[in-house]
Amino acid sequence: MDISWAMRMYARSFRGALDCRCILYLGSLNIMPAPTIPYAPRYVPGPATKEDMDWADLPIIDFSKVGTPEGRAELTPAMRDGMHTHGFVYIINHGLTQPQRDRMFDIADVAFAQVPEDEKKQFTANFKETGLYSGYKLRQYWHIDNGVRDQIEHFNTNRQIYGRDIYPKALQPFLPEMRAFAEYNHYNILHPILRLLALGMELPEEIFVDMHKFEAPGETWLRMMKYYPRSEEDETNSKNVWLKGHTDFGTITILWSQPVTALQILSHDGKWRWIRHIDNALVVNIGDAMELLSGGFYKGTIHRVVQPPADQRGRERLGVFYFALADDGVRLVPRVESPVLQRVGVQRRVADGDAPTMETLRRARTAAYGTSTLKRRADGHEEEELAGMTVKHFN
Ligand SMILES: O=C(O)CCC(=O)C(=O)O
Ligand SMILES: [Fe+2]
Repeated sequence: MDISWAMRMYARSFRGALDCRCILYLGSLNIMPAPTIPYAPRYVPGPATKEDMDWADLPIIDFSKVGTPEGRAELTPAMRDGMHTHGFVYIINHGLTQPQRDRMFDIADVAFAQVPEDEKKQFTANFKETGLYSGYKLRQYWHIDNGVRDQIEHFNTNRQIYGRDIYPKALQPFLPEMRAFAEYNHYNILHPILRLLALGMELPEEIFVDMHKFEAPGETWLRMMKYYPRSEEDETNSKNVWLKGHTDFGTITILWSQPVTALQILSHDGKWRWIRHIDNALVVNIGDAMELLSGGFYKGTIHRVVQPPADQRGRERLGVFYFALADDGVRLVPRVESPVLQRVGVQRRVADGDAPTMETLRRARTAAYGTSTLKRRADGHEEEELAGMTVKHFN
């Protein structure tokens, strides 16, 4: 590992902060001897499934090449075609090692296993009133189907970490590492993805990067998420669906791959296909905001979470995510100056004059998710109107 990015990140993260933070942070990334890093129990998720599943066939993009113009030119077609066709790709060689990735899962588990229930309640997000994803979402907040409610806990926090959000006691020692991790996701993963997506539309390379400033007002966030095993009755009544089929509403979702197989995407032939686990890889997908900005060229694909295969049943499933949104003030209109869009044609879900800003879209979607009244359509999927657009949900 090259120490220079870590130093750069540290300088950005903790400008003027105490030196011990630097030692803790660099130490936790195993790049210098550290006298102490805060203890977190090891989270061991168990092995990947051995079952033969109907896996989605997605491109794997090697980010060891993303740092040079030549490398980006080489990677652009795979990113472009993957996000145009499937809305999902895998990324490998993103620059963090397996132990660094594992440490973030250890920290994520602290948010669930080490925080007492009454403290979780105290830090519960008030989605409906604030339209903000900050704090816990406890189990059974969302309706899935037939009266079955979810068994998922979230802990969400704004990427800035220091500032608005407040944290339960057990998480407080890990804030420097969470901030460093957020910055790594932002500058070393999100921004290069956005560059490849811009190049894929033959747009100026920084056009989407400039809409995703780490310091700008906006709600790009870090999420830790734990799925708990469910009763047989819930499995039957919800037809094994743990999290309803949906599109993400931000621009880009970065999912740190973990071994419990449960995520599926809805393919063009109408079949649900499984996302497979790749050690220390990322699963990256397009959200609605990027679909709008790209005039439908990049697809916000429907995905859901269901009961894992037989050899993984009864296990908890811990996830770590970076959900990127454009900065609050960005109006989500298609970049029609793209020569690619001019060749293939623009698709609009909303007239340009009515296009929401990122802030309007995120507030509407955050407040409504999992609790609003949905209209059931003839083919069985459900719909609602939010921020001037039709939002679909699938079971
Ligand atoms: O848990 C997963 O694998 C996916 C979760 C998801 O789609 C979401 O939180 O938006
Ligand atoms: Fe999602």
